[in-house]
Amino acid sequence: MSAAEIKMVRSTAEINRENLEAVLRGRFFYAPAFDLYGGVSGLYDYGPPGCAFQANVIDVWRKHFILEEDMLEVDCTMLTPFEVLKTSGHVDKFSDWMCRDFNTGEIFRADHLVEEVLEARLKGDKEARGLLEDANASAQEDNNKKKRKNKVKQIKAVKLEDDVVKEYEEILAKIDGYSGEELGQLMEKYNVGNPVTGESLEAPRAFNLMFETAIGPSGQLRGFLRPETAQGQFLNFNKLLEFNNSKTPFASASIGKSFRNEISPRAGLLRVREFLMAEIEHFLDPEDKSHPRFAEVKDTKLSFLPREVQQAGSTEPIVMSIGEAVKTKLVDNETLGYFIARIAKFLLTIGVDETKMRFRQHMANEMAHYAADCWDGELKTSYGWIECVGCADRSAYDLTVHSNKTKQKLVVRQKLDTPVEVKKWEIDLTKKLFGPKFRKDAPKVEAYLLNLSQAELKAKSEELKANEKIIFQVDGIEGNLELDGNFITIEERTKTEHVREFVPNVIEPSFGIGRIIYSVFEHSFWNRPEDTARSVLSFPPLVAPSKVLLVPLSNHKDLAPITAQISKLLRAEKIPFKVDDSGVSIGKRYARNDELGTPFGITIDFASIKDGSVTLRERDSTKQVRGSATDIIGAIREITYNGVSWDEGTKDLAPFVSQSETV
Ligand SMILES: Nc1ncnc2c1ncn2[C@@H]1O[C@H](COP(=O)(O)OP(=O)(O)OP(=O)(O)O)[C@@H](O)[C@H]1O
Repeated sequence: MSAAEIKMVRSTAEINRENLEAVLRGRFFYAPAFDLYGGVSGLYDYGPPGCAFQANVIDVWRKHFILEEDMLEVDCTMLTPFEVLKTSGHVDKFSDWMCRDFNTGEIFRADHLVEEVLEARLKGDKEARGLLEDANASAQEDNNKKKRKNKVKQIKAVKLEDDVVKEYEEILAKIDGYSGEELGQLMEKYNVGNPVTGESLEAPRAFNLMFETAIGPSGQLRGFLRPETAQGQFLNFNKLLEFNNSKTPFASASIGKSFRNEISPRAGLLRVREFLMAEIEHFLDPEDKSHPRFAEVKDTKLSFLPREVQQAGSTEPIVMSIGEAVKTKLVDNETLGYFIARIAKFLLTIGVDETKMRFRQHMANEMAHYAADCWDGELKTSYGWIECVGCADRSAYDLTVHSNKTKQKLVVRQKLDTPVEVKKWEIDLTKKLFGPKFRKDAPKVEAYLLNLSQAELKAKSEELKANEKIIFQVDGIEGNLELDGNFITIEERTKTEHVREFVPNVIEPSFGIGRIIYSVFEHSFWNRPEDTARSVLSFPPLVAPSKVLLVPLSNHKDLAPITAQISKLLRAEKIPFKVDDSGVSIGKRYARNDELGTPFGITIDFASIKDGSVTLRERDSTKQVRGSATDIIGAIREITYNGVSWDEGTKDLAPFVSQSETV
């Protein structure tokens, strides 16, 4: 089969998840953690091929984003104090909706439950409609009237009314955007309860997803395991800006574990409680969201699922270039568009199937209140369309809240070519009166007043005018404080400014590496049509865990020196390989490696002893060529690391009549 034909088989075949999971667990890509103790849901360990695959994906990510865009990588601590996550909004808002079954004690995530139940009903309806058609068609031939009547009655019981089907479809298209109350109403209206017993459940209530802990032995300092890497990047903003010679735009990046206490993690690697994230925070001028390299990606064609389409209850994507999407304002700005296109390129490089990738815009009620626009990179799997990369314009939210809380400026200062006149609120303190009034607290009060924002100064000036005093509170000082016009003056003054000061906005592409990896597993998996028991994982050579299987035809002692010699050559080239000199048939050894996704096999036979030549086998097509070990290794290197095609990379090697692939 040609490469295109194989791709078609992979793209169109319905994935047999059981079969895939048997291969992935059998070859120890990953396994449930602590399984000797019965396991803990949502926690997994990666085995050797899983680790190698993940390391290769991360390596591509680092080159594709950090090196290509000259990003500033940071590695921040995972333990985060309460105060940081309180300020960021996670303590109050980072939750999902859960509902409990009082009788069985089971706990469900409300939106997922509604989704699963409605989907199952729609599936039943679809089957029933098909069966009804068949039953009607065979009605004439069916002599047993009673039997026929019963059959139709049974089918009609699962068939839904047309308008109910429409309502279900509309709800499913908007499922990510409902509040807890709305989910409760849907559950009541459509009678959604425990899917096994049918019993009704308690109303949805918010469950915070962060794992809480105490830092230090006193138990006084509350903390959490971080639910994302982003906060560490925001808190280091000033240092990163200085490192970047005070220039924007620039991006920071971080790769590390995050933790979320998911309500019911049931979709394998797709929803886990500890996972690897790779996140970028691109800091830019809110008044200029253009991107200098946008022209390079503008013709990239992508599938978009805009907000309005979902709102209308449809899941039909629109295909257009990212240039067009930004021009028509479907995507808010160039930088957001640039990253969407780069995300797509990355996903395709590591083996995502283009026909199973789309970008879905968040609906208004799904988006964080501060976000200007947000698109999810979704991949189609046997679990449905799954968000694997979030790409949001987070505006100036995070830097602003941390700055307000800590009273530290998190801003960019830009020298102006021509000075500008600006009106600014300013506060003057009669400092000599502060000491006697506030004693040791005087510096805290002064710092508080000097750090008031423009809006706060304006409000305080109005308060002072109306009441001849201001009342305020300062963190760490008990009770209300009061000051009159003897202590402070607040005025709006006209100033000539030579420097512009602004809080940068942030565009954040956020990757869940485990979800992406699992999706690539599904997109790469197929069975050979000529022998469906043989499974293959067609990873791109660049990310395949091992690149070469080295197989001596038999374990005859004369073949051992050549195996050692080729191993040495491969090691010198830093090409990951494995030797399989087990006595089993060559076909069986290839089959084992097809399941590991190893793209190349080098076979050493008795002719190799005479002339030093070896055979190179390609995993997907099973094509073989023959040449010297050096030429064959050269071809492997070019195909694996330099993006050369098989035909191009092996054009100078002799075709080889295939050895038996029979297992
Ligand atoms: N429980 C999880 N297991 C694995 N990956 C996850 C999990 N939660 C989030 N991710 C990954 O982290 C990325 C960024 O997280 P984000 O907060 O945007 O996800 P989310 O919207 O909370 O996801 P979901 O709605 O599916 O729970 C996601 O695109 C996804 O790839």
